[in-house]
Amino acid sequence: MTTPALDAEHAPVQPPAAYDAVVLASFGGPEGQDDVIPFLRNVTRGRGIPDERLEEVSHHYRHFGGVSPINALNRDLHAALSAELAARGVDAPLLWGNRNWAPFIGDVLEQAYADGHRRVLAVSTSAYSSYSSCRQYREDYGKALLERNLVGKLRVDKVRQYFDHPGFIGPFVEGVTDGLARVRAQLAETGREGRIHVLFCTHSIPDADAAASGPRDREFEQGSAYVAQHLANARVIMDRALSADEQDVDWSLVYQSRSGPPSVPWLEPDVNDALAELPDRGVAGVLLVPLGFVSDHMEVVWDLDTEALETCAELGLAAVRTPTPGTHASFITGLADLIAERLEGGPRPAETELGPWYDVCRPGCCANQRRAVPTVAGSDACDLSVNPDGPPADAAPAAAAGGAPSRG
Ligand SMILES: CC1=C(CCC(=O)O)c2cc3nc(cc4[nH]c(cc5[nH]c(cc1n2)c(C)c5CCC(=O)O)c(CCC(=O)O)c4C)C(CCC(=O)O)=C3C
Ligand SMILES: [Fe+2]
Repeated sequence: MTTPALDAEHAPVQPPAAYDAVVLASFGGPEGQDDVIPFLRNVTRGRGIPDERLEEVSHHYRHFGGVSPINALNRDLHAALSAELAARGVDAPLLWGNRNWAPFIGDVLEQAYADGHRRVLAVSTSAYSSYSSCRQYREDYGKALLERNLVGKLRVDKVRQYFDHPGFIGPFVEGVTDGLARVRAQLAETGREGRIHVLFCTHSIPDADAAASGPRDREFEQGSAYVAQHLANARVIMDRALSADEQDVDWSLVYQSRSGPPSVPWLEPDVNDALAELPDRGVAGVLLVPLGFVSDHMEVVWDLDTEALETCAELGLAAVRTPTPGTHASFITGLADLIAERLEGGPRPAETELGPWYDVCRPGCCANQRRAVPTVAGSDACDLSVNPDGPPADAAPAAAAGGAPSRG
């Protein structure tokens, strides 16, 4: 498919601009038992999932008193990044808004406009390319502009997906280096011998979303930008973390936290299934590396620290879960650099051959499998900066056909 000619504002690399506010955008999470069902209603909005079914997927939130760790983590991230931007003399305030819980993106953008802001740069807590980690954010910015009558009044652009930015990769290199030493120490203490396996863990997504991830006009390993980005990162991290004499370490990419009906295929293998295979292959110790995640939210503290570490214990494997970037100085500096890149121009570092990723998403990138929904920061017909009224009635992104699970 050929890409239509685009003006500079819709080219893959956007010219620097005088953004007058930056918004840190995240998923959001419940802050008490009473929030849990309303939060899950927001996450699954438009799909008509009954509350009884939502109650079934709420057990991990219930277990932690209905409080997700994610909002506190984002408050810490917001404070650290605000301080870094202030230290660099960036005037634009750093705001914080979520897709699924207060403070909601729409309220934050409406308030930003009321406060006189006209050009906003969004940076999300999702590093990779997929519907859930990129386009769904862009749809929610678009929805906010449409619902609050801000189309054409408030401009929202986004920071490029930063999976291979040195600021994001650095903490993982450090985590794997330290983690290997810790697993070796555990093995020595307990007198166990065997190989070590590094499991790079990320969120599973439906196969159809994986295939639709990234731009339509490029080919990717395993037919998926999402998968290719994780594999490329894992290779860089292993390359840096492993010394030449460590011949007893292997690695693989595994998935976690799948949901939805079993009839819909999602990326596999699941981390727990992958673990079960390891003892027979002579593995005695594992590192669980939360490569797909920015902070220790529910996917990390429940699916890895609770479930996967329990699986390791049952299998008699020595195990260490390595840190997420969180508020690591390297990550904070990296995010500030990504913002500075859009304010002032300058270098666009990337540690894999896949990047640096696009400032403006290519046509059909990470398509919504159900229908074309208005977005921002893209170059499809349904982008509000391309067509300010939303998608033309006959416009559907290239990959929007084919009926995957409904979503709203
Ligand atoms: C790729 C990806 C990321 C990583 C990128 C990123 O970080 O954004 C991510 C992050 C997160 N996912 C989160 C929570 C949930 N994800 C769900 C459901 C889903 N996620 C999906 C994908 C992803 N999700 C998908 C394809 C679905 C099914 C369809 C749908 O429902 O859209 C559901 C619904 C219930 C269920 O099905 O279990 C919940 C509650 C939280 C908050 C955690 C906390 O509270 O600490 C976070 C950070
Ligand atoms: Fe999720």
